[in-house]
Amino acid sequence: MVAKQIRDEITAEVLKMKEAIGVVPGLAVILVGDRKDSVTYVRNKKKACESVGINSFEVRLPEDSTEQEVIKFISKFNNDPSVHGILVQLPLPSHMDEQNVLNAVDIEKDVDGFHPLNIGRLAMRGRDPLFVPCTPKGCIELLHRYAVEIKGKRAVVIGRSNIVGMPAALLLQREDATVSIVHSRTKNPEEIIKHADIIISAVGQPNMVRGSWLKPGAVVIDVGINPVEDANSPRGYKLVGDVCYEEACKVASAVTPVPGGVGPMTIAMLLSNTLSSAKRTHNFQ
Ligand SMILES: Nc1nc2c(c(=O)[nH]1)N[C@@H](CN(C=O)c1ccc(C(=O)N[C@@H](CCC(=O)O)C(=O)O)cc1)CN2
Repeated sequence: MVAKQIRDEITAEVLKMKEAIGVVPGLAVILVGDRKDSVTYVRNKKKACESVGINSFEVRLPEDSTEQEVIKFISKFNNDPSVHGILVQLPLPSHMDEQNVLNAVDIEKDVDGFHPLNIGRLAMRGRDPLFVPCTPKGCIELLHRYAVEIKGKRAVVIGRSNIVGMPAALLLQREDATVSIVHSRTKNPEEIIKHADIIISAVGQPNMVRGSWLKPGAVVIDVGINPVEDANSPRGYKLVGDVCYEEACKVASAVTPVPGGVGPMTIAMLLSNTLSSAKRTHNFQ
């Protein structure tokens, strides 16, 4: 599994850094409220940090916290030299302005890549962001690791969120794909999707993308993490993607599974961004 391979590479790099200069990368995670999915993801991130030797610092705040209370902890981590990456688990409670909170993260520690300056640099030709958002970065890394040609290909991104669809489209364009973004206001999206060589779906609609929509041989990356009722599962639900996996496997040349596909890559990229931040801070190659 590519995510495991990347975690093994990071483990070796973290050890090398610790032995060479005595520095261990540190990741600070702020969780506001107690959404079950967010608690799971933060737990997965903490376990992943421990598995590769990265220090993790966690702050849990109640749902009714104020923006200023969250920003106070962000500022604390901004000024903590043992912290190289900071993330605020999304979504935040609806009474908060997410971007206002995210803007408080020092761009040098913005390992989620959500800071406007990082997104702006991602969008600009000739400029490079300090960090790329983890899920889109994981999608592109999967394409690279499986030697999928991107240059000159027709790519379709389904969904236009700030944290996945929009940066994914920018990354594909930076690799010279011809990119279309389909979204909730696109009429007959299947008429666009059927021409795609590469599809990244991040729309949050279970089993929306049918096998009949796909061009034979297309590569499909399914970002969707959609809980659907399942009496046979201990949790009472199971996770499915945006893509009809069984149908897609009959048409596409590759389809990422849910769970076990993009999710673990998201976390692997977070670890990678945190390590890169520590390396840059300490001028360590
Ligand atoms: N600050 C951030 N918040 C959120 C992000 C993000 O990148 N930064 N992305 C998503 C959630 N996400 C990371 O936080 C995330 C989602 C899923 C997984 C994952 O490992 N999924 C597993 C299944 C997990 C389960 O059993 O429920 C899989 O797909 O195999 C990791 C991270 C929104 N918030």
